[in-house]
Amino acid sequence: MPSIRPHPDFTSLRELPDSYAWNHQPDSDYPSSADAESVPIIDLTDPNAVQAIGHACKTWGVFQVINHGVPTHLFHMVESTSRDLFSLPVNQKLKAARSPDGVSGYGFARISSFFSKLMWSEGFTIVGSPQEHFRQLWPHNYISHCDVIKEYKREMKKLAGRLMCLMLGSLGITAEQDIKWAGPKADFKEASAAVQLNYYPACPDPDRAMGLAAHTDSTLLTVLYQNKTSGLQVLREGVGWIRVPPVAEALVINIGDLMHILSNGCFPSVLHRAMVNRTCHRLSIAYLYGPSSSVKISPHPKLVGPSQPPLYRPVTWKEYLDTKAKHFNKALSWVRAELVSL
Ligand SMILES: C=C1C[C@]23C[C@H]1CC[C@H]2[C@@]12CCC[C@@](C)(C(=O)O1)[C@H]2[C@@H]3C(=O)O
Ligand SMILES: O=C(O)CCC(=O)C(=O)O
Ligand SMILES: [Fe+2]
Repeated sequence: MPSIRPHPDFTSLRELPDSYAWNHQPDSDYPSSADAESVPIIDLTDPNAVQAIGHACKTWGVFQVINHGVPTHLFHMVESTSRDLFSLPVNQKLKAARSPDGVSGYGFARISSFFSKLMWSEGFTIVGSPQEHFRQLWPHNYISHCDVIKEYKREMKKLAGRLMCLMLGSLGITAEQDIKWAGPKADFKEASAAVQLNYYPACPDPDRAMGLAAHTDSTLLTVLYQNKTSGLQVLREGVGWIRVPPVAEALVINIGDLMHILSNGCFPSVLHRAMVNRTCHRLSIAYLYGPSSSVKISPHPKLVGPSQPPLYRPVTWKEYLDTKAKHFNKALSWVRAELVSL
């Protein structure tokens, strides 16, 4: 039976091993003009938030939100749980390792299998309750960590539902009337989500390393909290990689592939990646938000007409994740190509 390759202890490495050296050239990846443009920051209490969000989703696929109403102490708590987790000894963390065919648990990012080089990061994926894994990690005080995640999920779910209404609203779609699976209160109560804790240790050779390789999220939207260390970049068509700097109290919102499908391509999902830092470690917490398992996502009828044929076939979240696991960054075109070949 093939053994799971244990994750090395990053803190002991003084040089970048060849297995972590990517052949990217940071300078050409980083046109200096790129910083002339920056990802929009939107105040959710602004009466014009709907228009601003619509514009950001069409032209950027990513924006930051402030005044989102999520209590600050929750970020401190989830950050502290993440720190406690990633600072455990490797052998302890491996007790909660993600199994080869599983989704939840500790390990490399799922997309690692598509690359020959290793990423300079560790991740912990939570789908459903983290209790079983947390009990392995902290036999005596797992309950408080579980409570933090539960509370975080509850707040994120509320925010994600609000963002769905705002995004769809900007396209003339009313969640109450036009989206059955939004539920009677249009609060997307049945939606589901995964929480991904990401840790990027300080790296002896950051220019040659990669924290998390370029990808789009297989979600409707992703809410990302990042600590004070920068590293997130998004690809801007015709411009290059743009940094998404940490802004105090702000959350980064990404458009995912399922929103790309639902909006029939009006809101393109955004390619993003995480770079690493020589002196500071970095933490990020992604709330990956999608529909409940029974829902098929397809281009919304209001966005489809004689001059705008549906570009994608209907898919459930699970079907899409399976397609992603096989075809990675070509998954969207795969869902599209299948329609064309019908
Ligand atoms: C619900 C999801 C979404 C997943 C798969 C599954 C659980 C873990 C998510 C992530 C989190 C890290 C980046 C990503 C690309 C990865 O490798 O694992 C994401 C992936 C996706 O968005 O496709
Ligand atoms: O760490 C980051 O900034 C990006 C994380 C991310 O893209 C993800 O978890 O999907
Ligand atoms: Fe992502």
